[in-house]
Amino acid sequence: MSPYGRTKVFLEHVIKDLCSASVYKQQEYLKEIETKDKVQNGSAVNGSSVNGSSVNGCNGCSNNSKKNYVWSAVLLRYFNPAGAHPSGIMGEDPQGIPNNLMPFLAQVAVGNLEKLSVFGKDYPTADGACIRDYLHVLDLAQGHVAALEKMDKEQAAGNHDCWAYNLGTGTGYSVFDMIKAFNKAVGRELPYVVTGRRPGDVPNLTADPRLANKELDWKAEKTLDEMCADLWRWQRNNPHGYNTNPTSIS
Ligand SMILES: O=c1ccn([C@@H]2O[C@H](COP(=O)(O)OP(=O)(O)O[C@H]3O[C@H](CO)[C@@H](O)[C@H](O)[C@H]3O)[C@@H](O)[C@H]2O)c(=O)[nH]1
Repeated sequence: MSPYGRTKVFLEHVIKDLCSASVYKQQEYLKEIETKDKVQNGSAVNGSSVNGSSVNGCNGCSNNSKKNYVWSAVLLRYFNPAGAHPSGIMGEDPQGIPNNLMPFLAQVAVGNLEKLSVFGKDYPTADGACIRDYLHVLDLAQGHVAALEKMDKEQAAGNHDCWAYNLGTGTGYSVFDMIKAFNKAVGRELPYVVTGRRPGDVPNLTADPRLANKELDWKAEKTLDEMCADLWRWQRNNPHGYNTNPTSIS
């Protein structure tokens, strides 16, 4: 189901159940934006693709709901969630070959995959690789708590609206930066090969998170090193994700 379809079903259920507030993610449909600058809160989503027009539909849907009901919504634009719980017992468990950079690197590190393919080294960036804004999953979780707290506060004051926030660190790292940082966590150099560009990738997607910093009183706190160390702890302890035999956990 498309993002629009999922939002519509979700809103219908929420309205039916007489709930009046929601927080949900806009994850990475910002990928539809071609930009050299940081992605602003007000940045328009390009509606020319299926994802873009679907997200525009979601926004309209939330805004319309707000007009017709006593309704508030917070739309969270995630940038690139990465890392794992610092305990090493909770993390991402992709089914099949991962599409995303960090889970792929983690699979290479435990020997489940042979090497990383770096998708393109001819982008207009310092080292030629794409730049993304990687955000620790715990910071992302805190962003949700902050959004819920904001809604509680606004609802208590009688304010109903639809707010959107970028959840990112505001700092971009290239694919090579990420390989280097993860190598450091693992303690050795992971193999990679440079291949062609992946269709749909844009050179740089880095958040401008200032509105979330201000209005949600939220800021990403975790460092790149913590993100990589936590991801590696999870993957090393659980080379086969949640199917790992517990006796093998050190
Ligand atoms: O095996 C990989 C995976 C990713 N990358 C690069 O790493 C960066 C980050 O990639 P990823 O973790 O996939 O994040 P996004 O580029 O932000 O990808 C989003 O956008 C993609 C296509 O638009 C979707 O396929 C993904 O699921 C979605 O997370 C990008 O420059 C990719 O080209 C590689 O070089 N090799």
